[in-house]
Amino acid sequence: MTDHNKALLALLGRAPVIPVLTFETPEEAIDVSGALVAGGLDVLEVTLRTPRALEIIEALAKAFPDAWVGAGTVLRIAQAEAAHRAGARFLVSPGSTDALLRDGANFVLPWLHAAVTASEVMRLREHGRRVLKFFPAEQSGGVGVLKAWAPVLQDVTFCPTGGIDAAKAPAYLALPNVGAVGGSWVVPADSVAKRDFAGITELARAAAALSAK
Ligand SMILES: O=C(O)C(=O)C[C@H](O)[C@H](O)COP(=O)(O)O
Repeated sequence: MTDHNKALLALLGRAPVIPVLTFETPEEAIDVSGALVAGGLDVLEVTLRTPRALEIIEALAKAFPDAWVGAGTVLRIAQAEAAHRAGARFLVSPGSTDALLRDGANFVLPWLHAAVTASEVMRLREHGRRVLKFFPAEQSGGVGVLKAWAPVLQDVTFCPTGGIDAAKAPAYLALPNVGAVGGSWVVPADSVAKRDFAGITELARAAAALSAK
């Protein structure tokens, strides 16, 4: 197993849930991330979907040096390079392309690519990727698909993301081929609007305590 696969397994092993975060300002990002870390979730996927996302990753990496701050929604190699410069420790993409796999083959950071079909998993596997995101999980068949893959794609571990919440997560976490799940539910928009960071810590604490049920 390559070092990057090992690093991704370690990442998924830190907590059962990876919060998928979309922030507008560094101040908001630091308040919310502080609440998440206080609740026991310290792998933070910051999506590159807002204008200040790179600046936000840089601020979070400095503010929470013991946390694992990564970049999500990576669509182009230039974004991966910029995220690395900003201090991201891992990358997440909603899929994969020939160009990203070619240009990112020896990329310095562990990179979680997503797949939703057996063929996509097999293709990524041929590129040495044994730890993958399953996105969008609920919309693509959810737990049933991962159950069907477990005996045939035995050496691949998944991080299902997309449409998962606290009620749905345990069924995923019970699967042998799931390391952790990703989701935005731990940071509800109204909690951020109301600056209810204690509420976010409570959701994070409940997510960190989730296990197979
Ligand atoms: O940005 C990316 O790279 C993504 O793949 C998208 C995220 O995984 C989803 O936004 C998860 O969001 P929820 O479904 O609300 O939990």
